[in-house]
Amino acid sequence: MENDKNILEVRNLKINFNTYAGTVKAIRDVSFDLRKGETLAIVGESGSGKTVTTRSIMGLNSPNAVIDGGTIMFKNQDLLKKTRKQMDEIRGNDIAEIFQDPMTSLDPTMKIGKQIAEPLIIHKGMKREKAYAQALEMMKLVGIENAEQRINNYPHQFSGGMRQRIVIAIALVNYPEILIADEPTTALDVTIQAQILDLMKELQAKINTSIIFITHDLGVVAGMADRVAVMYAGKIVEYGTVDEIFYNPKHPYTWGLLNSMPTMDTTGTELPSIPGTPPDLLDPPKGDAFAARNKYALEIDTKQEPPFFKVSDTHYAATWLLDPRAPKMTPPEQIIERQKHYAKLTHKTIDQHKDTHVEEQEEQL
Ligand SMILES: Nc1ncnc2c1ncn2[C@@H]1O[C@H](COP(=O)(O)OP(=O)(O)OP(=O)(O)O)[C@@H](O)[C@H]1O
Repeated sequence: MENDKNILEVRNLKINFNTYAGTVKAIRDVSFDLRKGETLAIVGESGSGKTVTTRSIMGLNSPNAVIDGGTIMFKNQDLLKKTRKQMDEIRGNDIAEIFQDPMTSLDPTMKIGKQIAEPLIIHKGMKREKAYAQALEMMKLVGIENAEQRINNYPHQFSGGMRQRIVIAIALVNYPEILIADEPTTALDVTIQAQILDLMKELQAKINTSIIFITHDLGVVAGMADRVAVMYAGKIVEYGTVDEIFYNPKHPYTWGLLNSMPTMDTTGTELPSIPGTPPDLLDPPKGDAFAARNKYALEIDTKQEPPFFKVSDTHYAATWLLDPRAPKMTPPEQIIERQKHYAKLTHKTIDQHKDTHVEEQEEQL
């Protein structure tokens, strides 16, 4: 590992899909780190590559996926070089996941006690009795009342929120080092959603798991994430701490996304969407893939891909607008308005909003 604070290092990841129409370039040179104990949110429109990125980490991409390059380092080993059997082991022990719909991860024909105890028996070689005792503890930890009786119930005997608690119990029973949560609360109503998120945070603090959190919900990002990576058309276009992304976003795509993302308390209201559609990944455009939808686009955007420009030690954005020779640009009015809203969500003041120094770059405009 390049840095011992990291639990995972993704470098130059490229994933293609072979289809009848041609090669879909779904992940186009993605690099990021996951630090020990942190929550990293990956945000982006549908099709931007969030799920393919996390599926690659789990070794669970579809059979038509082709690794076109890169490494995914975990404990000094490249996960992309592991066999299917080795990945099964890693998924059982070190990297767990929770999905949007708990019913897809639960076996409807198996008592929940068995479903929670099984990873301990299979992956840790634990004796049945001990595994069931630990399963019971886990049920109590995730807040299932009358756990002693309910251990013998089937999934359909629980509400949606309770089922998601069971999924969390299964995912965390082996104390994984990484938890991948792909829209884990989207299917739940707002009150239950908040309870599950609180539970995840509480358990994260106890177990010290690192979380990769995929969500469309800005309220969730504000409440859960330490850092945020913004994806567009198979690339990360901006990343920074949650405050940097909310209070000082630099990429016009991040502006559009922030403006169009629902928050927990805007449910039901009309949100502006980003005009246009993402590019065809069978034939991604030259230059900045967002240029065609970007009203702030410069001429160079259609010709040359922007490098990452440094905004702070923790904040980078790949937009030519940050080149010192680019015209000065202030974010649109709505983004400034939204900053006040985030302040409410994150219970912070907005004095962090200050213009940051942009480092000199070599590239010519
Ligand atoms: N098996 C596949 N075959 C062909 N293309 C695929 C396959 N799986 C994913 N893709 C393509 O890869 C790109 C990235 O998809 P991905 O599911 O990662 O997006 P996402 O950001 O997770 O979207 P969403 O928010 O809708 O889940 C999309 O263009 C998608 O159509």
